[in-house]
Amino acid sequence: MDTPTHSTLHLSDWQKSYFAVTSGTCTPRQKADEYRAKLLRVQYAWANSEISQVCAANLFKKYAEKYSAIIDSDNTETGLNNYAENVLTLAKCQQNDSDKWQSALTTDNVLELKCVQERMQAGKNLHPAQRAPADACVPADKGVSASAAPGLSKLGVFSSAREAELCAGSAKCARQGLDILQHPSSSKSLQSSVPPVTKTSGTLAASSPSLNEQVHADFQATPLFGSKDTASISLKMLSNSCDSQNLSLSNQSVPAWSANSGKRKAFYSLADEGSTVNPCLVPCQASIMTENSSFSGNRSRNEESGFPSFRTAKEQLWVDQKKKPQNLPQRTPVSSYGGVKKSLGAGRSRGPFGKFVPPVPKQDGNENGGAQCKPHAGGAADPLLPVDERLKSIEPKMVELIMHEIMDHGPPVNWDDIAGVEFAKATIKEIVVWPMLRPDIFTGLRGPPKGILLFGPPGTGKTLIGKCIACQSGATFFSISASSLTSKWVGEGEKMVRALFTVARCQQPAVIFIDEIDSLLSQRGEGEHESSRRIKTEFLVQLDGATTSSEDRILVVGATNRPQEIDEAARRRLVKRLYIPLPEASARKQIVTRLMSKEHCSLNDEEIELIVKKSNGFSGADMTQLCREASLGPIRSLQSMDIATIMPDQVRPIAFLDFESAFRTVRPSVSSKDLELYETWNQTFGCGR
Ligand SMILES: Nc1ncnc2c1ncn2[C@@H]1O[C@H](COP(=O)(O)OP(=O)(O)OP(=O)(O)O)[C@@H](O)[C@H]1O
Repeated sequence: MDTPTHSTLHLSDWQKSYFAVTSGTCTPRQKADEYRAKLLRVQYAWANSEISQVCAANLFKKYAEKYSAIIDSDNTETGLNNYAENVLTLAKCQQNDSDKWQSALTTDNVLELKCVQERMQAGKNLHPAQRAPADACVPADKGVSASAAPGLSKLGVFSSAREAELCAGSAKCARQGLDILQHPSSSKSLQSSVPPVTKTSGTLAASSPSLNEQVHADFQATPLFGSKDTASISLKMLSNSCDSQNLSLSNQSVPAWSANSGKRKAFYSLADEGSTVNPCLVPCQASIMTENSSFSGNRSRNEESGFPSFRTAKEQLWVDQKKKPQNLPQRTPVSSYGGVKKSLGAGRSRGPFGKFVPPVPKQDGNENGGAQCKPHAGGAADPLLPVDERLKSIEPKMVELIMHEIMDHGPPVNWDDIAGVEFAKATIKEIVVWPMLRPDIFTGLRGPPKGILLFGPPGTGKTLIGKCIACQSGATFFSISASSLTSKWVGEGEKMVRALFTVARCQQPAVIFIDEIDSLLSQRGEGEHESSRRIKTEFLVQLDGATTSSEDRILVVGATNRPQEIDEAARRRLVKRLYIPLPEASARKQIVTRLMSKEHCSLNDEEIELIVKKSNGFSGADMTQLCREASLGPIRSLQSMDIATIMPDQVRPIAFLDFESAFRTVRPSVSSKDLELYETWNQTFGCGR
């Protein structure tokens, strides 16, 4: 296969075989091109929600391994310097996703690389016509590539004079950019010597004054991680200055470099912001992406704006993101548990993070989707996307863990699903749900508590209540067991606590349900482990933070079967302590009736009363287990029949005798001694009547 040249005909041929490069017969440069194209495809697919973040990370990893020779190569033809933008992105991803692979490149050392400097020097010496294109600057709909702009419009390569102008400007400003870069021939000087941008005339202005303004405006619209004064020089500029990929830098196009813009900051723009683009650059990227037709939608957007450049999906998301107000408390619909789809970061309905919405079926016909769960914080782990300011200090992996493992994705729960506990339900509605729904009315003294404690025997519906609160107040439900915090993330527990509260703050209103909270907030003892102490301290700090910030709508619901073990300081912070006792007769009846109403059952009222009577001392969970056991009775009685061939209507209804047998195996799980303990603690610290 020929090495690509800058001849349009050759380029056309070359592009045809561009994605068919498979064997060792292709040149290193072609391999490098393929590598780059793959990375771009993955990036775009990721940005467009076509693949998940995990999938993207895996693909990055795969390609990194496959093309490691290219990634770490010093070869001026194929090495890093052509592809550093993606390689650095990759390096960052890999640091997060794999301990095994590590690129020798970092954002700090790349400018010092001899090859980069050599290429910069080489680029200066080369005439543009000598430079071979790697990225083809091409109008998206033509499917052909061009390297140097002047003259190509005559060949019909550009679809419009304006595009030709743009590329002409590109080529020219590439040369100018080179001069900037190489004077005084040190990469370091670059970071401090580039003057602030002005919207004055220059090369671009010469070709199209209005265009120049647009270019400038576009720069303003895509700051780097919100830092508007940071220069948006693409690393392409470095590599392409000698590669003539028609990617360019003009001094008019460079936003002001603050004197203290450090190398790292500059490299954020280089490594991360390939999409923070000098519009001169974008058509060149488009050439690759338009081979992948799924990205063609971006064109129309640019056409609408009257500017024939290409804005990547990621850029568009970024711009959309910046337009929206951030960190504002967000009202969510009533009774929307299981029906709200939010994205990380308050105030966003569909930001960059919204792309990772898991495919949960709609359950209520609500267009918001079928689950309370939010998309995971892909954005937080995505070095290319803006993240909620508050999440920047949190490890992306932790955010991901929280979104995946802690955020509850279960079905909605209504108050009617919880039998009995009328007092607790009424109290919770009054002090928690209503204030969360109407923060405008429940202000000052009426403001909701930030922490409540549900205590009582196991299996009485504490978790159900937690879910129901989240559901009824339209809040995000985070559910975590304290013991998993202390054991699962050994040494990371306090970080997890911090991350949990931070994510919850981004997802307000939020309910953080902590089961077995006693193991997190147990009283200090002699043998208390250092890590447990740190977790507890962090939790209290966070709880105080949630308490003191009046704007935060985060409710911590702790649940415990051992309230007596809770530390005094923690107890004080969980201001409402509600006893969730064993279900009374009426509640047990409600549970049986409700469960049996969904089954083929022949129980009459007297039989139900009998079951209720016999189940005295059963918890809600015990009652559920009793009904499950009884429901197996009709199947067991099918002895002689073949279960594989039987028709559903041949299974007899559940009868009282099935309950009688079930009572022989299901026993109450709570002892009367334990009950006494709860009663006593309730009288001392509980908020019941
Ligand atoms: N009051 C109730 N009404 C209806 N079902 C209940 C009730 N209490 C418990 N259940 C049933 O028992 C199951 C377990 O309840 P849940 O997990 O809420 O109890 P819990 O008090 O949180 O238990 P634990 O203290 O062991 O965590 C529920 O899924 C539900 O099927």
